[in-house]
Amino acid sequence: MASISGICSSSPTLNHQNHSTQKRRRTLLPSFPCRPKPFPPRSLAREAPAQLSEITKPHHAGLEKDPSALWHRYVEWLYQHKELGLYLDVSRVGFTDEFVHEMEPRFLAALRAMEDLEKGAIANPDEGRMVGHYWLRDSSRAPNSFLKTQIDKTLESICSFANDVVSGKIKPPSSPEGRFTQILSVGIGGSALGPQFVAEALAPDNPPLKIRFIDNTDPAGIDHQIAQLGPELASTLVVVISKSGGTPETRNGLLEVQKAFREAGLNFPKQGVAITQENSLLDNAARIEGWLARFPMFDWVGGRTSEMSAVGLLPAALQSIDIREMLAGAALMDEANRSTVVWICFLTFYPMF
Ligand SMILES: O=P(O)(O)OC[C@H]1O[C@H](O)[C@H](O)[C@@H](O)[C@@H]1O
Repeated sequence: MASISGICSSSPTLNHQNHSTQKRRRTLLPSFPCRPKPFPPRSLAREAPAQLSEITKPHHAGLEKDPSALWHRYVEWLYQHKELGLYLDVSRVGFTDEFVHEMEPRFLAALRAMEDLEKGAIANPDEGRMVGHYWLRDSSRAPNSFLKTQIDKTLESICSFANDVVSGKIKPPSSPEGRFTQILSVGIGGSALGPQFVAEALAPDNPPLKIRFIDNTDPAGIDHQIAQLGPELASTLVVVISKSGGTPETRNGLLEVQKAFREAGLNFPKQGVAITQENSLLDNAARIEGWLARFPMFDWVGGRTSEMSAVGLLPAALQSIDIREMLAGAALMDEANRSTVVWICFLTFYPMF
C-alpha cells in the first residue's frame, strides 16, 4: 500500500511565516518601501484599465554590448529567491534607470491595490465579490474569522478524505483491487487547467491514484478516456469540478460517465465527488443522490485562480503530493510578489507583449 505520509505534512519545510527572506533580498533601484501604507478598502477594477493604458514603453537604452557593463548590470539586477529556487534576470532587457524611476508611482499604486485586494476589497464589481485566493495559502490573511475557519476546515477535510482514499479506508464498493486506483477529473477551463499543470509538474512517477481528465465536450475524447479506464472504472474516483455547477460541457462529461457506470453495473454515487459552490445545480444533485463527498468552492475565488482551493488540492493530495508544502510555497511566492523587486521585472517586460 502506498505511503501517505507525504500528503499533508503538519510542518511544511517552506516556512512562509519566516520573513527573514525579506532581509536577504537585494535592494534595487529605487528603494521603495516593500509594504505601502494601507488606505481604506475600495473597488479597484474600474480604475485598472486607465492605469494600465498609461503605461508607456520603457526607455530603451539599446542592448548593452560591453561584457563588463553587462556583467555589472547582471549583478545589479539578478533577482534570486533561494527558498523558492526562483531566479529572474532582466539585465539584458534594454530599460534605463530613468524608466524605473518614472515607474515608481505606478509600482506603489499596484502594491497598494494588491494590499486592498488582500484585505477584501470588492475587486470584481460585475460579480460584486472579493478576490481572495491569497487567503487559501495563508488563512491568517483572510479578512474575517469566518473565512479563516472556512479555509482551515476545508483543508482539513481534504487531507482527511485523501488520506482515507489513499490508505484504502474509503474504498469503491465493487472493485477487485479493494481500493481506488484512478481519478477521473471532469471539468473545464479554470476547473481543469490547474490540476493538469500540477499533475504534470509535481506528481510522483507512480502515484497511488493516477489522474486523467475529461476537459472538453468532444464525444470521441470522452469515450476515449472511459474506454482507457476499462475494468478500472470500478476503482475510479470521479471528481466533478465546476465553480458555477452548471457548465454544460462539464455536465455532458458527467452524463457520459454516469452512463458508462450504469452500463458496467456500477453505483456512480459511491464513486462520485463534487467540488462546487454550495447550492449550485451540481452541489444539489450530489447531495440528493448521496455522492461519496462534496467539497466547497468559494465565491471569492475566481475559477482561473482556484488551484489552491479544493479544485487543485484534492486531486493533488490523492496523487500523494504534499499539499501543505504546496500551499507554503505559494504563500512564499505571494510574499515575494508583495515586494517591488518582482514588479520591476514584470513591468519592464509588460509593455513588450
Ligand atoms: O468552473 P465552472 O463554473 O464550470 O467554469 C469553467 C470554465 O468555464 C468557462 O470556460 C470560463 O471561461 C472559465 O473561466 C471557467 O473556468
